[in-house]
This record gives sequence, C-alpha cells and structure tokens, in this order.
Amino acid sequence: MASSHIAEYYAGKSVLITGATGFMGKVLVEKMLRSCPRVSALYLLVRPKAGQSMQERVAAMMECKLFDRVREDNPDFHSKIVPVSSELTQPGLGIGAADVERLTACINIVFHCAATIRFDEPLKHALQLNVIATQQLLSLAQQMHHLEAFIHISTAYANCNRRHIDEIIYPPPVEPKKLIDSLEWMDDSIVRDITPRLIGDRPNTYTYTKALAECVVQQERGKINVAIIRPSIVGASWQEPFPGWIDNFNGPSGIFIAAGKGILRTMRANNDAVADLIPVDVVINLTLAAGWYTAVQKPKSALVYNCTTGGINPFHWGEIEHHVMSTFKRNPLEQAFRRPNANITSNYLINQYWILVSHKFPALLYDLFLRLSGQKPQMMRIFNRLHKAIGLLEYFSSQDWEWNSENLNMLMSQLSPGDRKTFNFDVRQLNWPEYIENYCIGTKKYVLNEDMSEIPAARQHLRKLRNIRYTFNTVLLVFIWRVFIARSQMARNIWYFVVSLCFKFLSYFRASSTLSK
Ligand SMILES: CCCCCCCCCCCCCCCCCCCC(=O)SCCNC(=O)CCNC(=O)[C@H](O)C(C)(C)COP(=O)(O)OP(=O)(O)OC[C@H]1O[C@@H](n2cnc3c(N)ncnc32)[C@H](O)[C@@H]1OP(=O)(O)O
Ligand SMILES: NC(=O)C1=CN([C@@H]2O[C@H](COP(=O)(O)OP(=O)(O)OC[C@H]3O[C@@H](n4cnc5c(N)ncnc54)[C@H](OP(=O)(O)O)[C@@H]3O)[C@@H](O)[C@H]2O)C=CC1
Repeated sequence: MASSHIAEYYAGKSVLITGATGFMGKVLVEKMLRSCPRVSALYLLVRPKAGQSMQERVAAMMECKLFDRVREDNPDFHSKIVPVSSELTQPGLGIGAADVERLTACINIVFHCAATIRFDEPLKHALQLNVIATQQLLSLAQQMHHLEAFIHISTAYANCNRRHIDEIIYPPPVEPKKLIDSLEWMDDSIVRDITPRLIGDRPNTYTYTKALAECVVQQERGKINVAIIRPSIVGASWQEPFPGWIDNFNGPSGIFIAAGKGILRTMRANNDAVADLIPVDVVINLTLAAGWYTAVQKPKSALVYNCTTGGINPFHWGEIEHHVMSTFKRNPLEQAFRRPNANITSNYLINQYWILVSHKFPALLYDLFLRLSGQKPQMMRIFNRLHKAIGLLEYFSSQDWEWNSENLNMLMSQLSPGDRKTFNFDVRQLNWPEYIENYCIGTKKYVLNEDMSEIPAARQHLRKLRNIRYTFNTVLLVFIWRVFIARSQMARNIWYFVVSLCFKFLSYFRASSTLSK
C-alpha cells in the first residue's frame, strides 16, 4: 500500500461510530479496518433490535459479504470492534455509566452517522433522534479527554429549500432549543397537526431535522474540532470494497428494483434534472479524509463539505432511466411481474394516465386472477405502497440544486498522491453508465440475493411474459373488433377505411422500392 498520511493518523486511535449497523456506517467500519489497519479500536454504539442482542447484531454484520476483503486481509479483524449498548433516543443515549467512563477516557475521533432517514417520520421522533441525540452526543464528546475531531454526517438536502447551497451552516428554520422545549409538552396529535406549518418549504421532517442538527453542531461544539459532511443521494459503491455494493431499498435503489421487476412503469421526474447520486465509498473516503484533516489542521470554524456530483460530473434522470432499463433488460431480475419498461415524465396528467393504464389496471387484473385461483390478492397493496414511496421521492427527482464544493476541492488538494488513491473521492473519474450497470446488478445480487447463474431462466421468464402480452393484445383486439366494429356500420366503415389506407401505403412503398432497384 502507498504511504498514507490518513492511515498513519488513524493508527493507534480509538474511534467512536454511531449508526454503524446502517448502510453508510457499515462501509465506514469496513474501510477503516481495511485501509487503516493499525487503528486501535472501533467502538460502535449499537442497540439490540428484532430479538437480537447488540453483540449478535454486530457479529451478523461482520459476516456480511461487504467484509470479505477485510476478512481475507486480516481474519482476526473482529478483535478491533467493541460494541457498546446504546439507544440514542434515551436520556444519556442509553449508555451505561461504566461505558461512559471507558469512552470518555479513550475516544479520539467520533463519526456520527446515526439518524432516522425516513421521510414520513413523525416530527417528534425525527427531532429526538436527529437533533436531540446529536446534542447529547456532543455533550458526551465534551467530556472526552482525548477527543481530536467530531465528524457529523448531514445531508446535501438539509437546505433543499434553497436552489444554491454553499458550504456553510445556514440559520436554522427555528431555534432548535425552543422547538425541543415546545414539543416536549405537546401530545402527538398536536405535533402532527402543526408539522406542515413548522417544516414550511422543506418536503419532510427528515430534511428539516437534519438542518436543525447542523445548527446544534455549530452551537454546541464548544472547543471541539468539528466537520460536517453533506452527501447528496447515496448510492451503491463505485469501487470499494467491490463495485455495486448496496443493501437497502432507500432512495433510488427501491425505484430501480421496482422498475426492474416490471412493476414500476411510470414516475414523475425531470429527464433533464441532474440526478445527484454519490457512491457510498466516495462519501466514506471523504469522511475519513475530513476526520484526518479536522484533527490535524484544527480549522477554526466547523468546515462543511458538500459531497455531491452534479457540479463536477453531472448525469441526468433521463440518462439514469435509459441505463437502468437497458441493464435490467440484459440482466433481468427473477420472477418479474412484467417486462421492464419504465418511463419518467414531468407531466402530471401523463403520469396519472400511465398510473391508471400501466399500474392500476394490470394490478386489478392480476388480483382478480389471484382471487379466482384461490389466492390472496396482493398487487394493489404493493402498488399502493409503491405510490406512497414515489410520492415522497418525486420532490428530489423533479428539481435541480447547485452545490458549492470548494472545501471538498481544498481537501483533495491537501491529500498526498497515495491518499488520493486510497481515499479517492474524485468523482470526475466516475463513468456513469458503468456505475449504473454495477448499481443495478448490485441490487440484484445483494439486496434481492439473486444468483447471477439464474439469469438465463430470468430471460426465459421475460420471453414468456412477452408471449403472454402478445396473446393478451391479440385477444383484446379481437374482442374490441367483435364488440364495437362488428355492431356498428359507422365503426365498420372507419375500420375498412383504415385497413384500405394501410394497404394503399404498403403497395405504394412496395412499388416505389421495386422501381428504385
Ligand atoms: C423509472 C425507472 C428509472 C428510474 C429513474 C428515475 C429514478 C428516480 C428516483 C428518485 C430517487 C430520489 C431519491 C431522493 C432521496 C434524496 C433525499 C436525501 C437523501 C438523504 O439524505 S436520506 C436517504 C433517503 N431516505 C430514504 O430514501 C428513505 C425513504 N423511505 C421512507 O421514508 C420509507 O421507507 C417509506 C418510503 C415511507 C415506506 O415506508 P413503509 O411503507 O412504512 O415501509 P418500510 O420503510 O417499513 O419498508 C417496508 C418494506 O419495504 C421495503 N421498501 C422500503 N422502501 C421501498 C421502496 N422504495 N421500494 C420497494 N421496497 C421498499 C423495506 O425495505 C421493507 O422491507 P422489509 O423486507 O424490511 O419489510
Ligand atoms: N442514505 C442516504 O442516501 C443518505 C444518508 N445521509 C445521512 O447518512 C447517515 C447514515 O445514513 P444511512 O446509513 O443511509 O442510514 P441507515 O438508516 O441505513 O442507518 C441508520 C443508522 O442509525 C441507527 N439508529 C437509528 N435509530 C437509532 C437509535 N434510536 N439508537 C441507536 N441507533 C439508531 C441505525 O441503527 P439500527 O440498525 O439499530 O436501526 C443505523 O445504524 C445519516 O445521518 C443520514 O442522514 C445523508 C445523505 C444521503
């Protein structure tokens, strides 16, 4: 491995990570273990969940394919991981006194990734996790004797009510402390009623509370060296630990899968708007580099890094649609509902028309078929959920934003040639068609756990669906002919007129092509 200032910096350090069981947290843990092998220990704040203890959860996480490369390099990598029981919504983050003592004595760097990223989260809960937990973590950080840097993961859409977003912390929509105090005594139904007024021109409680969290970081940092990372729409990995790693349905991934399965046929999005996807490994490389820079250079103010692609290497939703469809036609998903054929449109009425014709009508027919064959209808329910999800995402796929990336460029210029390779966050080199292809294949392999060797069978299934469609269209045509054409003289005349016109055109083209030979 080329010499790395970043890896050298992390050597012997104790690192605290929140949200380590999440999508980005896992990639952060993996990258630290692989590229900073001399790190002393990774303390992961984890809660028990779904009947699993925190130890079981961490053990299961490290079994995941994502860790294959680390496992190869160092089979004993588990020894660096220290799970710490924590429920971030509890007072004191639910960390026991002995653990608090241990953490305050040894932690050198904090990476705060945990958050609720749901767009429909009730405001009280989003505030509790995204804002109050951040406040409490900072207060814990204040007690750490050897803390060198605190890195907070925000989102590029925290200020999505603005068109142009600089790398600064904007004034909050409301003073966070005032909101926390007010919501404390309100019951849930009142909070639900006033939420739209509070979030104002932001689309959801997620972006609203992430904006407040940035402000809390600014207000409560005291003397801590702080940096804020603002990724845009985080997608599958580009290069590391291998291309296409993804493990969830969030953001575009669920949309790609629904389109690949032939369920999603239409969605409102602007073909020409920039699709600001950012690969997860890029975000993590930048995060680690920012941790190093913040600890070593100790910038006076909290530096914000917009981690986006649109201003550097733009790609558009229309292009994404094309490459997603092309990939899934060549590498079909198993048991597709219909052949993949999705289109995006910015026109509300056209979208509604296609929802009716291509979503609701086939769902009704299929549910009818399920009922008649004694099974439980399910397609309409799936479409209702899909419509809810795309309704929440459309805000982001229908507009453009412009992010400044001066701090990101500055940081890149500070890296040694070795670090620029090992912790690469230069998205100018990103080849979008190749990335989208790997992303789609990643959803197939790692989200849906489908085997690539089953692709011939999946293709065969698509051919079967095509034949069903041809048969269905033919039957429909004959039916229409029988019902309407055969019963009305005028319809028959129109029909014969159209057919004879077609014949005339055909004979004209045949004659002109014979003459030209
Ligand atoms: C036309 C084809 C070509 C495509 C081109 C155009 C594509 C346009 C895509 C536009 C995407 C824009 C994305 C913008 C996002 C930017 C926002 C800023 C980025 C961030 O900072 S945070 C990350 C973004 N956060 C999210 O994406 C979370 C959004 N999700 C939610 O809020 C909730 O999941 C949702 C959608 C309200 C659904 O809630 P609910 O009904 O309660 O379902 P669950 O979450 O409990 O999930 C149940 C079950 O379903 C799976 N699931 C979740 N989402 C989807 C989905 N979209 N499609 C399919 N399946 C989905 C989930 O994993 C659960 O499965 P289980 O097996 O665990 O039960
Ligand atoms: N994904 C994206 O597109 C983007 C994400 N971001 C930001 O990146 C960060 C990570 O996002 P991502 O990895 O995608 O999110 P995930 O939803 O995958 O992970 C969230 C993490 O937070 C943890 N967490 C949630 N609630 C609690 C709780 N009450 N107590 C303890 N831990 C909790 C989860 O733990 P558990 O496993 O126990 O639920 C999980 O580890 C977030 O701050 C998000 O705002 C920013 C831009 C885009």
